[in-house]
Amino acid sequence: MTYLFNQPSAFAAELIEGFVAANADKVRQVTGGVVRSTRSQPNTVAVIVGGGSGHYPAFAGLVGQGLAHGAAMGNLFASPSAQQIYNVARAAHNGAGVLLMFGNYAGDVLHFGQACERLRAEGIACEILAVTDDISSASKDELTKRRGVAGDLCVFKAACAAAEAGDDLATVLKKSQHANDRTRTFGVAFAGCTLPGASHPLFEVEKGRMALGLGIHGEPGISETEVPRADELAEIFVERLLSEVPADIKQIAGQRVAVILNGLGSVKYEELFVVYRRVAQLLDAAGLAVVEPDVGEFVTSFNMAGVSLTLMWLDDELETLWRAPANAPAYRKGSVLIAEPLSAAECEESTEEALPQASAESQQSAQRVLSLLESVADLLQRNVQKLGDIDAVAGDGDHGIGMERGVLGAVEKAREVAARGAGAGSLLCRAADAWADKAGGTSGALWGVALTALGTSIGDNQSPDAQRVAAGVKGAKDGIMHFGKAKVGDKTMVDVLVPFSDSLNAAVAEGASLTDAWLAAAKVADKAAQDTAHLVPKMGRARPLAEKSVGTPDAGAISLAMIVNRVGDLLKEQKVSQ
Ligand SMILES: Nc1ncnc2c1ncn2[C@@H]1O[C@H](COP(=O)(O)OP(=O)(O)O)[C@@H](O)[C@H]1O
Ligand SMILES: O=C(COP(=O)(O)O)[C@@H](O)CO
Repeated sequence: MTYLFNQPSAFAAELIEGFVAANADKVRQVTGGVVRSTRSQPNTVAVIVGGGSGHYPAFAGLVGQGLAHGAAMGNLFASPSAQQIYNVARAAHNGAGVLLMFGNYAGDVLHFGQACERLRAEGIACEILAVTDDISSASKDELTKRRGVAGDLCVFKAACAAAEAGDDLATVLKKSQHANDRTRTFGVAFAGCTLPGASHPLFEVEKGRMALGLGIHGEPGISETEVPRADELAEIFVERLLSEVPADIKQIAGQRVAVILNGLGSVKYEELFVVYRRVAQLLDAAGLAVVEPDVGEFVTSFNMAGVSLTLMWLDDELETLWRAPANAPAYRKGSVLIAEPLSAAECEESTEEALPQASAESQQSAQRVLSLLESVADLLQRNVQKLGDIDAVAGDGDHGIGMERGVLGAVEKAREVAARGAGAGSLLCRAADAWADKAGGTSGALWGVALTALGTSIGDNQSPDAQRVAAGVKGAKDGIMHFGKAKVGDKTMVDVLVPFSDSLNAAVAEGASLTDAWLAAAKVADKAAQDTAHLVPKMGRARPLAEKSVGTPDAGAISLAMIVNRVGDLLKEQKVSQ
């Protein structure tokens, strides 16, 4: 359990404040996370790392000279939003482009990808790299589906040292890809973790058992055994990692490796040293030379009881990058040049942009859109538990919480911009950004995309007519499929959105009113959501638990169907424009 917290919902925000207060000589807070509080070398690449909170020292503890320039910090176990990542990257940009690095989780991939597109659109050169060191998370044939765990540090370290040395963006990216190709982690867990305020663990391991390959959010592992003795665990680690040597290494003996023995939250340092003793003996016996090993906590999963071993197979280039000095709150090596603190003026963030002009008609529609959003918020708040329970069958159980955070953020923003005279289109676009920003995670990114498409189609000049709304829904569908890459049948919200959009657009094309077309499409959505129960998941967190998921509908499909049905009821009541 977690002993110390105030409001569970404020936990992530409060930990950032405390972290910054404790490390002000190295980091400062910006909207969305932290950046260095010291001056970086001008015209060098800025490396931004990030992911959900709850994994300290990943990611904020790795910001400082020689390591990252900034960290985007999401809510507990939820990826940061594209807006957060974008803000952090803008604040850290140093004139030579940005490399965004994260651990290849679904929400991270979407949000970091969007942030990258946005930075590029503004003329800031940007690349992304998803770390994939966890050998248990997908087979050798699906390397790009592997997740990032403690090997994050090796790959971040290589990228950041290259950036610090003045390499250009293409070279920093190439060296980081090489580091990623040569980094492998194998982990085990003895018990899951319990988030602040939660009454039961997010995931569990049976008492006395050890789960091999269990992920840092409880993603299923590959097998279970009795808890072994420390030496036996070291043997399992070394054997697994030596059977997954990078393809370009022909002979193990004589190689040099960087090593991380990582505690995942509640395993004591003393226990780690007992395990490391045997790991060092075994690596030596295999003919490997260990270079600057790290034993401690580098990527955690709250108070999860678990341990992982990481090897980065070095060549001269990677060894130089691994050995380079760094001075971050949670990672220090060698001695870095003393960096000057930034001035107060340099730390100022830019303020809210102006709203576009809107017609009086569109401003009135904005009020109606606001009341639709408020009603959807009420609906989702009543269904947090239900959506969470559905998601918990094969996902991570946070769908209800994420949707609630998103819609409340959207309503707050919509109220604010409606009061400032926003048109319906701008109100939806701002609400979309706020939804994605507050929710984070996969569905946050996708709802942000959807509402932006709808708002863009509706615009700020006239009240939303059936054609514009139908085109906006089609835009939402296309946008979600473009970013999320899911197809019909993959068991996601796409299984509802496609038939909903098709039905709505067909009815509107035949001349039906918006209300009639929407109500008919909402019925289609309801059935499509229930029908996802028969499907086997191919995307998102549910993918590894495919069998367990059959018989239960997809959480995101259910929430989407709920929402379009609530909007349909309101359209009928309000007779919103036809
Ligand atoms: N690639 C994708 N495309 C479309 N929808 C997706 C995709 N991946 C997941 N989803 C939807 O997101 C839902 C999970 O959302 P949520 O639990 O909020 O995010 P996370 O899995 O990041 O915690 C799933 O039920 C599914 O409907
Ligand atoms: O905790 C994380 C969030 O996972 P998503 O599924 O991407 O929301 C992840 O950022 C850990 O790095």
